[in-house]
Amino acid sequence: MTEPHFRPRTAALIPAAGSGTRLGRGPKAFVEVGGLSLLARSVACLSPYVDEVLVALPAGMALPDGVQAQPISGGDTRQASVLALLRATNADVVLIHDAARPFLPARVIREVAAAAWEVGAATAALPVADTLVQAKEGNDWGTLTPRESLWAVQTPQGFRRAALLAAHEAAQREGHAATDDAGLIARLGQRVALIPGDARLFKVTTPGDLALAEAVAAVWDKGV
Ligand SMILES: Nc1ccn([C@@H]2O[C@H](COP(=O)(O)OP(=O)(O)OP(=O)(O)O)[C@@H](O)[C@H]2O)c(=O)n1
Ligand SMILES: C[C@](O)(CO)[C@H](O)COP(=O)(O)O
Repeated sequence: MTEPHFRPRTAALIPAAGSGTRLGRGPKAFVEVGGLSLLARSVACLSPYVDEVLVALPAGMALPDGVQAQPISGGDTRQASVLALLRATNADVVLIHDAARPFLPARVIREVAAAAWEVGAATAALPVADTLVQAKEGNDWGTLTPRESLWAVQTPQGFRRAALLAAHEAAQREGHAATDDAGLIARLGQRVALIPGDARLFKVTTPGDLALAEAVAAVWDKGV
C-alpha cells in the first residue's frame, strides 16, 4: 500500500493595512471596483485553494461585510503587516498576496503554492517588456540596462512559513527594509523560484490603475 500524499496546510496572508496614499481614495483595500472591494476580490480568489485566510487591516477597521477571514492588526509598513500575519498562523505554507492585486488567476495560485513547498520560496513575476534606463540626475537619459534577465515581481509569493518567519525576524533585527517578501529570502542566499505571473495581476496603485481595474472587472466577473 502506498503512503497517503502529504498535503501541506496552507494559509493565505493578505496585507491590506495600507493607507492608499497614491490612489487618494482612503484605505485602498476597501475601494470597490465593479461593486466589490479590492480586498473581497483577493479573498474570493484565494479562499478555494487554502485552509485559512488571514488579513492585516488598518488600525480600528473591520473586515468588509461578507469577507470570511481572520482579521489581524496591521503594522506601519507592509513588511510589519506581513510579520504580524506570519506570527498569527502555524500553517506549513503561506501565500502572501497584496489586497491591491484583485485579479488572481487560479493557475498562478496553484503553481506558486506547489513551488513554495517544493523549493521553499516562489513568486509570481513577469519578464520586463519595456526598455529600461537608469536616469541621470535631472532625469536625463542615463545608463541603458539590458532587460533580458529582468522580471517584474508580483504577488502571490509562496513560502515554507518557518523560512519566511526566520527571514523576517532577521530583517527586523538588522533593520533591513524590503519592498517584498521574496527579497528577504533571497538576501539570505536561499532560492526563490520565478513563476510566470499574469498581466491581470497588476497592482492598483494610482487612479489610472483603478480605471484599468474597472475594465478588467467587467470581463473577469463574466468568467472571461
Ligand atoms: N502598512 C502597510 C502598508 C501596506 N500594506 C499593504 O501592502 C500592499 C501593497 O502596498 P501598497 O500598494 O503600497 O498600498 P498602500 O501602502 O496602501 O499604498 P500607498 O503606498 O500609495 O499609500 C497593499 O495591499 C497594502 O494594503 C499593509 O498591509 N500595511
Ligand atoms: C510586494 C510587491 O507587490 C511586489 O511587486 C511590491 O513590492 C509592493 O510595493 P508597494 O510599494 O508596497 O506597493
